[in-house]
Amino acid sequence: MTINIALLGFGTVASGIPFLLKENGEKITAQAGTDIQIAKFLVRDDAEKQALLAQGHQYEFVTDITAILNDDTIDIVIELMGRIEPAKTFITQALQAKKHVVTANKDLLAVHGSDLLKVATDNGVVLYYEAAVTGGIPILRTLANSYTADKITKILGVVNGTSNFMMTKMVDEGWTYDEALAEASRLGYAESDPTNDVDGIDAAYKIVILSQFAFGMTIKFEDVRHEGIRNITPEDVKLAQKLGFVIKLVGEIVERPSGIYAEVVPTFLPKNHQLATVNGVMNAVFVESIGINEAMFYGPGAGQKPTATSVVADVIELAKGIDKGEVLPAFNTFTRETVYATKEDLVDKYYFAIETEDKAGQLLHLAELFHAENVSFEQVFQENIGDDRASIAIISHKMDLNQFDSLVEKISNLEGFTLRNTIKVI
Ligand SMILES: NC(=O)C1=CN([C@@H]2O[C@H](COP(=O)(O)OP(=O)(O)OC[C@H]3O[C@@H](n4cnc5c(N)ncnc54)[C@H](OP(=O)(O)O)[C@@H]3O)[C@@H](O)[C@H]2O)C=CC1
Ligand SMILES: N[C@@H](CC=O)C(=O)O
Ligand code: NA
Repeated sequence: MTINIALLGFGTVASGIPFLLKENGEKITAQAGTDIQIAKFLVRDDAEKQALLAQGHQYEFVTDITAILNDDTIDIVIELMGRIEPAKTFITQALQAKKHVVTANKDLLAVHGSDLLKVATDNGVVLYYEAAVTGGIPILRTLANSYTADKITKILGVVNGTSNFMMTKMVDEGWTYDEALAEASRLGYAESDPTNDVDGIDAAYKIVILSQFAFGMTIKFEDVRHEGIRNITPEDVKLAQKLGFVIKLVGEIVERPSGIYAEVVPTFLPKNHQLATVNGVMNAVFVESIGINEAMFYGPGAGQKPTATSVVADVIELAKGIDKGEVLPAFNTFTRETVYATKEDLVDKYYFAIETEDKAGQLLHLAELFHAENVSFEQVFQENIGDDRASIAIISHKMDLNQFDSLVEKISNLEGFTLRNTIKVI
């Protein structure tokens, strides 16, 4: 038997799939129990089709999705165009045409995943998307299959390859922001709209999907507080180093007694934290649970071959079942009611970067504000930065989100003081 697949889009990830099917064909066929063959490739237009043919690609390129939807020999559709439309329409149509679908499209899954999964169920087919979260790290299937006996309490993740690559190059090698972003795009790590990478949006999409697999709850994308790497200044990086931390863009999902909370924010990680050593395009998902306790899953978060490998692994899972005529299992079966945590239940330490006049009593003003909120200092660092100005960095002890909001407001309104930045501390 041969399983025919159709690919939508011929970009970075999609063009890695023929490589794997060829280089690792023997193992793939043995694992799937059947040959897997690319029957059709959807490309944008005739010009792209002619260009690909001229480059020597010998596939049947089509420019109209109906050529794939109406082809009864195609069992699996792989969507690798990205973004919401027309991907959403094409996936819906493929599922309605009783074709299984594999995608790496976190934007779409984070916002419309529930609707698409319902279309799949209604049509007796499945939708798999291991590549959507941390490209090459096999995290979703691990959470769905190997954590069934465990209760996860927290996930911390460096889940965007582009921003982590950029931060590493800027901090360790002194590259500019623009140089680092251009290289991340050239290497195929960045999204077609890299705003999603640098503003924490791509990471927030992944956090939504991780919340479903790890906690059985669907946090709405709008409810994931997210901030990117643009507001991290060289001063913050320097101060972090002085105080014993490194800064990374970290996604966090926690379950507290009152419910669940998720955010993606620049974070101070102690230098000896496992996530602190995750550099470049590497990603990691750190899972805390009552059974396994602590486990970290580490690997390339982006890039052609790592991501294509996750896509093909999904295809093999599907092909195995199709070949045996089995009903294929849903990708994730863990669901429960989504309940959000209250602010009182969200307790963290924070870094406050403050500028003020370098004169007696200034630190006392700050100490009074913190004391009024019943929050104490863990570390304080002060230095003269010229022109009679002082830079003060405070690492606080733990406070809840209400106390944090109140302190931010009070420091911002304190005459003669500028609150330059606040960053969560793990
Ligand atoms: N790159 C990576 O490392 C990773 C990517 N992903 C996800 O994988 C997906 C693909 O990413 P990637 O390969 O990097 O993206 P690319 O932008 O490199 O590839 C997408 C391709 O799809 C084409 N395309 C877009 N719309 C259409 C259309 N209507 N008809 C036909 N072709 C179309 C694009 O053409 P054109 O160039 O003309 O727009 C482009 O060639 C995205 O969802 C991304 O988020 C997930 C994990 C890692
Ligand atoms: N643009 C994304 C690609 C993988 O999801 C990233 O950089 O992580
Ligand atoms: Na993955």
